[in-house]
Amino acid sequence: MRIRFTKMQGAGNDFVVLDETRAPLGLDAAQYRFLADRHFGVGADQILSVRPSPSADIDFQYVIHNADGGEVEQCGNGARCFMRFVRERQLTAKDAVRVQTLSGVIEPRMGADGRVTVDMGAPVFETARVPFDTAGLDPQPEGGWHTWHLALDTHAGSAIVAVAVLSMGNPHAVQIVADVDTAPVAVQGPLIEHHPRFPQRVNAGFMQVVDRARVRLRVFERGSGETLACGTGACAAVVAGIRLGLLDARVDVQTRGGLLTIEWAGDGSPVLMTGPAVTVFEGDIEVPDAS
Ligand SMILES: N[C@H](CCC[C@H](N)C(=O)O)C(=O)O
Repeated sequence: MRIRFTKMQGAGNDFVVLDETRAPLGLDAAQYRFLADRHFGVGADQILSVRPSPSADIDFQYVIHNADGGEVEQCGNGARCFMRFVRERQLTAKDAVRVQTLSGVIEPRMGADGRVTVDMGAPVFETARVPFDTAGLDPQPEGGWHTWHLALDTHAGSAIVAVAVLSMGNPHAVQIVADVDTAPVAVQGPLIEHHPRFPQRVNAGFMQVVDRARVRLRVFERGSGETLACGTGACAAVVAGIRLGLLDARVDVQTRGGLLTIEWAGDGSPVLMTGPAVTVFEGDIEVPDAS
């Protein structure tokens, strides 16, 4: 099957975007993996599908698949690219749209400076106690939520890392590090992603606090590995930092792929994420038939 796609990126997190507003493509996990493959396909961290609205008060449906072919609940950098895509292809004339995702409705808005701001909804904190695999390290309740201690069996021996666990629709485990450039992302990232504490797996964030309004962040993403930026990861990291009393309500997040700005006014408030969204190229590709 030959399909048309648009290659986009938001702070270096890159996407294949598919316009399914006129007809569904009906791709399966293997075909999503093919599109994401950087050698045999187009290459992307995620595949974003733009689909018709499910209801009158919603403009579009937004479906996200990781490079491993698995469907996930949310993608922040993708939401900004979604907004640029529907405007550039004249699928809407609005400056802001309401978009249905697996984890609820988000609202991307085109900014005058070409950046896009997305209301990502309110964070959800893990409060349910779960059995620990590390004897004696109970959850450390901090302000009504939990920093969890995970035992990681690295090749250099066992390490215990403290992670803040929260959801932006998709799951995140954020730890604070002294220097993101030397953080053990490649070693600890996959161990945290697949840790038994997270039956749905998890995105592993590594945050360096520069000051109360600036952090540096690397994220080893569930289903895609380390990306140059993770929008929901930036939201989760800033929310964790604010809850830990380390950050103010508006924070610049420096990622390896670019700058994101995250704002959160506290419990019950939505998280606002602002950043770039760029169309790189369009193309056609022959996708192997569904297996
Ligand atoms: N890997 C994520 C999905 C993509 C999130 C990220 N690309 C973003 O910008 O939020 C997950 O499995 O939950």
